[in-house]
Amino acid sequence: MQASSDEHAPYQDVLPRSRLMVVAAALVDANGRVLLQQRPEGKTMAGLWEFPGGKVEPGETPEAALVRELEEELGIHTYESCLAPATFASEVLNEAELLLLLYVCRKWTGMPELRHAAAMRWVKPVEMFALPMPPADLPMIGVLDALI
Ligand SMILES: Nc1nc2c([nH]c(=O)n2[C@H]2C[C@H](O)[C@@H](COP(=O)(O)OP(=O)(O)OP(=O)(O)O)O2)c(=O)[nH]1
Repeated sequence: MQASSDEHAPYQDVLPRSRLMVVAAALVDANGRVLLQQRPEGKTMAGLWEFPGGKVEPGETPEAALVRELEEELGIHTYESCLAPATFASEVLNEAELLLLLYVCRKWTGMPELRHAAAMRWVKPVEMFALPMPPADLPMIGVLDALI
């Protein structure tokens, strides 16, 4: 059957204007707990708990961006080879479509310190279901629970 010319019309208004690629890490400690940070006042989604990470800059690979973000945000060092791809999520935000890539990381040097976030805590993945987190993160919790 021939597709009509306006076949995709209902989707036009949800097409993203631009794509925002964000990388984040589930840093896992020896007890199977994962580090979450709380977004500070003045930022979008303030007060929500998220995985450390941030935007991939132009020309950067996702892994290089995540190594950089972990240094900047927490003062810890890891290697690209210590980042295991875990899962991803996408979410249409106001201005763009967010593509969030989550990696599991079990090896790093240094003690995570609070630099930009309002607070941090170590939690088991199942405990995340009770925490306010960005909408994109919610489908990733179950995957993380199965992986750790
Ligand atoms: N780091 C991180 N960002 C997340 C998660 N979930 C989620 O929706 N995001 C969103 C929030 C931001 O819009 C974007 C990350 O941007 P960013 O960390 O580099 O910059 P930002 O906090 O200043 O973000 P923004 O206020 O400019 O929107 O991804 C998550 O688990 N970790």
